[in-house]
Amino acid sequence: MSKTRVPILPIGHRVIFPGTTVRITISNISEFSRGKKLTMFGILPFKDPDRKQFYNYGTLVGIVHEQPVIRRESLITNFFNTPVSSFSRNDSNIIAIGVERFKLLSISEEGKNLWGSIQIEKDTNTKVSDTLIEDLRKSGVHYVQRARMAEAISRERLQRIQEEKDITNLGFYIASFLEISTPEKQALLENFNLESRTNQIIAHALNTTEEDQISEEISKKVQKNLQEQSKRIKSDGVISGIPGMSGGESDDFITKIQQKLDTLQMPENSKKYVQGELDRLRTLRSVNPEYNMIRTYLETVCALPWNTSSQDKNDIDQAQVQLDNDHFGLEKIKKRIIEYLAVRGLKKDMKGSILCFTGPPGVGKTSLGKSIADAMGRKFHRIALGGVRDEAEIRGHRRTYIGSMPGVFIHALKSCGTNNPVILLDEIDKVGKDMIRGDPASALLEVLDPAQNHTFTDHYMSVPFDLSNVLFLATSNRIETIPAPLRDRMEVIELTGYSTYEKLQIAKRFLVPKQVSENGIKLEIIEFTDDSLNKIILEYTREAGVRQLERNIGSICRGIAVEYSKALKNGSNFPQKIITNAVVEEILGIPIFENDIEERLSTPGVALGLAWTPYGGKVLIVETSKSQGSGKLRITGQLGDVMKESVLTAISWIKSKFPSIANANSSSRSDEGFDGLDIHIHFPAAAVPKDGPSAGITITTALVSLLSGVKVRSDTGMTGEISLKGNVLPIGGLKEKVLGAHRMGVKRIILPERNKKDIKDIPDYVKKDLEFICVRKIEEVLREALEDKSILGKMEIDNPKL
Ligand SMILES: Nc1ncnc2c1ncn2[C@@H]1O[C@H](COP(=O)(O)OP(=O)(O)OP(=O)(O)O)[C@@H](O)[C@H]1O
Repeated sequence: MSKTRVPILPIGHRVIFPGTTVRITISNISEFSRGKKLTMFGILPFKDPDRKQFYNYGTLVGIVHEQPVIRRESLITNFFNTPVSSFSRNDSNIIAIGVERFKLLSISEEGKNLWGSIQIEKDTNTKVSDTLIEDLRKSGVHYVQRARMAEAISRERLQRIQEEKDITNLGFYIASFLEISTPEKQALLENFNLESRTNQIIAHALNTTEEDQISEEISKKVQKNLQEQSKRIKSDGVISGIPGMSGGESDDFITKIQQKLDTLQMPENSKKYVQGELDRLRTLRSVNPEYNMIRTYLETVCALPWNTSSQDKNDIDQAQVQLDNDHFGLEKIKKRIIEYLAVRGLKKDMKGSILCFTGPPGVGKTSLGKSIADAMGRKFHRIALGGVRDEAEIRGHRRTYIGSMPGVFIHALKSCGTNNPVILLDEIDKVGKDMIRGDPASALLEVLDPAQNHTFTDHYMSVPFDLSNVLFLATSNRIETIPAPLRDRMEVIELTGYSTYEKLQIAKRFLVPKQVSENGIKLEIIEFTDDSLNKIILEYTREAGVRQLERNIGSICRGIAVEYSKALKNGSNFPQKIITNAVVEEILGIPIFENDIEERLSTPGVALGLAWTPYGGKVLIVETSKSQGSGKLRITGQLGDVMKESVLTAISWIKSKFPSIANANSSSRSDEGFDGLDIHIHFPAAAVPKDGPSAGITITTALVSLLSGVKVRSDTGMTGEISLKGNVLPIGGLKEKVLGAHRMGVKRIILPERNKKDIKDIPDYVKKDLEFICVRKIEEVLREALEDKSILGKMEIDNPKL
């Protein structure tokens, strides 16, 4: 690594990362640089400013702009006496960019300044998996969307996060605005393992919550402007190579834009408008703030694919092969996609229907979109709509705003470089609405409406762009929260979660080969047994999709990659590594989840329900307890009103059917609960709000079990609404619920008779493991669920003819 001597500028409470911009005032700059032209210097954060202790690692920065500080007072006193050129130029405002990290070898005081002997340090590894890059990007977006900051800053950060291709730059960029302590930032700077640093940044981005700091926002705004300024300087070529050399403005840009504009095939009216802007630029001097605005605008116009499109493949067999190559199972969904592509191929002007893949995270919604684009031979672009609350993010900002930018669609077209890409509107159900910042959903509606989108006019662009060649797809976790007018535009295709069997197949055929190659090893040196994959699926993940599973497989591959590279280094033989259960535990640590249903259902008063969540089906354990008391009822676990009413209905039904229990202690009567007993009903995972009527029969079963002392069978899950008269009413989301229960090893499912028709939607390999019991009355539920059926007779129950 190269060594050199540079002036050192100590700073407190700030860490400058490579690739990020900093503005600093340096006093007495000529002394600082020992009279030479200053181009680079080192910035070293203080560990302890009082004791003048520094960290051992700092950042080498290059100067991109330097301006003398001219004070107002000196102007006034000097105005009549001295020419401006003789003002003191010793203090300078500097804009600098972090170039590399360095290790401080030694430091010495020279006059009033510090000089250091430094050694440039680089990352020890430079390759990480695509998944990690994607996770970093997502965590950055998550952070920016949740943190409070000025809108323009947030937009710029989101754009940079989406655009930055280099993982090192992306990581440092995100790290630079995280609200974490200086030692934490310094630890990131000093971490030369790219993968571990990236993981740390992700962890900080997902954990930190920003405080509302209005003054901070202002300073951030200033910093943003500086960044833009320095970017501008670099991209103009005014300053090139080693920063610090200044140049003049040139007409080159105007000439180039004029040439480009002459060749652009855009509508005549639009061309006239853009030409007007270019003519206006000619009349402006570069110091005029409008100059930069118009210049950026013209660059954007010229970068758009006005007449560039990719050639569609239109080969249905090829499309089927592509979908099969990329995804296991999902037969119905692939069939629907093929139909869709076939019709599109035949009917060129087919407009209107937009496919929306709905389902839990990690089930392949985004990757289906990518496969469709590949099958059609089109470019693919994903627009993350999660948390978009501002209409301007869709339609762009008018150019009168400082920091204005085009909306996400213009940005997408610019980065694809073709006017017919596949654009995936990710998480369309998370689009927000805001009284002040408008309604992004209605702006989206315009984009998706074939009658309007051929003249889509972004506020920033001011001229229409034809979006009718774009193929729009959408994804969502749930359909209910998609604004109704948008939902009407789309054809919803539901993806439910995967069963353990499907996950195993996906892991074997797709995730293992993908992770093995992403981590630089070969399939010949690693083999996952089915047992070990099942262990990861059951004990390290609890998800409907396969994202966490993929991550865990990736971690194991990385563990083996380390062993493999050590063997390579030592020149020793590396026999194929079989990933057994023991290896899984060695690398992933002790299992995170254990299936404790049997243990939890080993006492009376506990029953197993099935729940639907946007993230897939889950089991829901209902726990009840009783104590001598005055008939009080306590319900905990964040229940909604409907679920609370289910509890009351269950109690009323039990009271009417089992008077002997209801009147156990006639000295104290209770309207809500049972006489003489205090009842507590608890729904674990207490932090998660729950609602809906489908836990009705589970609550009733748990209560009857509690009161009778008879346990509920631990292999039986149930779902169904209960009426006051003991009828079992139908519920929704049966398929997801059954898949969730199957994942947890449930063997018998009690469901409403009127949901019998939905059983056919459940995949065969799940059905073959399960017994379905369809019921009309709650008495049937109790007979099937309780371990000792004879108790029902003893409890004076009506015995309906079943
Ligand atoms: N059926 C499948 N066959 C092969 N791989 C799959 C399948 N389903 C999902 N995957 C893989 O799982 C990973 C996660 O999928 P993807 O990102 O498409 O999920 P998603 O449904 O879009 O999730 P989110 O809602 O969080 O965006 C990808 O690597 C994808 O290729």
